[in-house]
Amino acid sequence: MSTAIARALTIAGSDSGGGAGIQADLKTFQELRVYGMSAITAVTSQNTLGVRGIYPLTADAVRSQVEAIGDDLGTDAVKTGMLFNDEIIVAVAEEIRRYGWSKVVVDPVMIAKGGASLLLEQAVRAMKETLLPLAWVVTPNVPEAEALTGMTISGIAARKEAARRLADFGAKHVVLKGGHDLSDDGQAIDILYDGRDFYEFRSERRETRHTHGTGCTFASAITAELAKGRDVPEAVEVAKAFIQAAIEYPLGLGQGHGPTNHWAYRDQERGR
Ligand SMILES: Nc1ncnc2c1ncn2[C@@H]1O[C@H](COP(=O)(O)OP(=O)(O)O)[C@@H](O)[C@H]1O
Ligand SMILES: Cc1ncc(COP(=O)(O)O)c(N)n1
Repeated sequence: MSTAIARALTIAGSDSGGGAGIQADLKTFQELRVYGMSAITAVTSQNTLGVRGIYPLTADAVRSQVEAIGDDLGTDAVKTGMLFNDEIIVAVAEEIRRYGWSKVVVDPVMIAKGGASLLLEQAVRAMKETLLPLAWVVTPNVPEAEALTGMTISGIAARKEAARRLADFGAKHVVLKGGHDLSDDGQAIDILYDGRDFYEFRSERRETRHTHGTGCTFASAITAELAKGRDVPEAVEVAKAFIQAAIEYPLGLGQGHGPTNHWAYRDQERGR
């Protein structure tokens, strides 16, 4: 018997604190009624205060997890998060090509909120040359877009120019997130570029320290909606509403940058 449930695969790092990485991705898929699967690239010892340890898996271990899914369950969309080194990036790109997966969301995770590096510097080039050409959507924050383009980015015009350059690397859609750009006058403005037109997604910026995992959660909400067959602007609109609710109703956990609230979007929809 077949079911019509949409499937999504996240290829990312584990966050023991549960707010970012694989854990955030699976929670988001579940809330958006998408069947979640994972391939873990690295185990991190992490909490709301920071990253204490990073234990990468071998590229073969990552490959084997992806193949276990590709050979049996299949997937409707794929998201990549923390990939850590160029061997893993190259293996992931090869596997995506092997299975012909096209709805690929690349979240080019580089630096954790506390400053720890989640991608080796030598791997930025592999990210640009090997993975971005396979991206249906790439979702950099401002520092990641700066590292990928070499630009200094402040303000909407600079973000649009950076989005154009990222599209030149081969990404079909660029969502340049505005969480880090404080020049937006009380708003958090994300810019979508589809190679032709720009779209803006705006929300009120919330003053909060509970932003651990916002990028992971946002990108996995986009992935979940693409898996269900929505187009990119529709998927980003849902993701923006999902992350806004998750930020607005923090759980108050931990002593540092706490996790966002993955239940809030559906609670809001149910009128609670
Ligand atoms: N303080 C905030 N208030 C409202 N939305 C925010 C806030 N910080 C980030 N966002 C939103 O959360 C998402 C993730 O953004 P960002 O913080 O830029 O990425 P990352 O977590 O990768 O650093 C984006 O949609 C962004 O607009
Ligand atoms: C394993 C892992 N992956 C990604 C992030 C980035 O988190 P954020 O979404 O806050 O940028 C993280 N802190 N840990």
